[in-house]
Amino acid sequence: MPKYEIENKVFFITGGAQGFGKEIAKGVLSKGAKVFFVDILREKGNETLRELAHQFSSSHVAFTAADIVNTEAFEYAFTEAIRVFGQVDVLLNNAAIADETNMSRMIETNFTAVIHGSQVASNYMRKDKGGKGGRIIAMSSIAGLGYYYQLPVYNAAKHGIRVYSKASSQNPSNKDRGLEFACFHPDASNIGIFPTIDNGQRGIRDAAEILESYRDNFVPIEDVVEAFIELASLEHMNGADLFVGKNKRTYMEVEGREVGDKYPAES
Ligand SMILES: NC(=O)c1ccc[n+]([C@@H]2O[C@H](COP(=O)([O-])OP(=O)(O)OC[C@H]3O[C@@H](n4cnc5c(N)ncnc54)[C@H](O)[C@@H]3O)[C@@H](O)[C@H]2O)c1
Ligand SMILES: CCCCC/C=C\C=C\[C@H](O)C/C=C\C/C=C\CCCC(=O)O
Repeated sequence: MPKYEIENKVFFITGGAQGFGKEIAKGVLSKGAKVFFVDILREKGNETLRELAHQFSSSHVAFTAADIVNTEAFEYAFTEAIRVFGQVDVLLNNAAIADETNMSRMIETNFTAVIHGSQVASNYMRKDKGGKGGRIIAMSSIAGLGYYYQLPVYNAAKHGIRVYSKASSQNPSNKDRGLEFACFHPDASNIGIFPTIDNGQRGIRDAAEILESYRDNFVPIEDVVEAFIELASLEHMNGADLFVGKNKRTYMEVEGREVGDKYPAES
């Protein structure tokens, strides 16, 4: 099957200093792509930059510290990526936090900044304005597909970016602009924000029990990276929602289901 060749493509990854962002950066670098990443953590970002430059090539990776919630800082970083590598082909909106005690910051980071980042990338990538077209991938989660009372704001933000991505994929103007949108939904892994959350902190209910239930069920990190590369390499990824869990990888279609005119529904 024909593929979108990621070798020599430029990936712009938010939250790339650690966690999935860093692992995905390594994955695409190993396929010959170039990576420009941003992170709010300057020191960690510089450390990761040194590591990736050493492991791959200093001409293939660049970093700038930026808070993606700051719209000017995001746009500056994006234009830096274009200055350094000549273009951006794929945006991965990966940065996120999990803190139910700080609703505003979580919505700004996990939802508003993802939409803003997508709009900035669209403006620079769109073919009708001199760009070369491009791909915009939202890092969602299993929490972008189902319902989790334990973390309702995080849950809502992840659904929100899935819906934004899907709606954008259906905008006929984006076809002419050469823009494709997709959403990526990993289950919990033993990395990043998931394993570090203790019960009673960050307002996440029943965290200890959830962590225990995942002990043998984490999706391996390499499976997540591999699934991401599959998504990014699809000949046409527009509108895709890819879920990856332990021993499972499947495209999803989320649709409203009518349950009749009685509530609660009669089964
Ligand atoms: N870890 C999991 O099990 C899991 C499962 C499904 C989805 N996800 C998603 O994967 C993505 C990465 O999360 P992770 O688990 O690797 O966590 P992580 O904390 O290791 O990585 C997130 C990175 O984003 C950065 N970041 C946070 N706010 C930022 C901001 N305002 N500006 C710039 N950078 C910012 C952080 O500094 C951090 O380096 C998130 O979107 C998360 O929701 C994680
Ligand atoms: C440990 C408590 C949940 C911490 C959530 C923090 C980060 C979330 C990362 C993933 O995006 C979400 C992964 C899984 C969904 C969260 C909870 C699942 C509850 C499953 C259950 O009910 O057993």
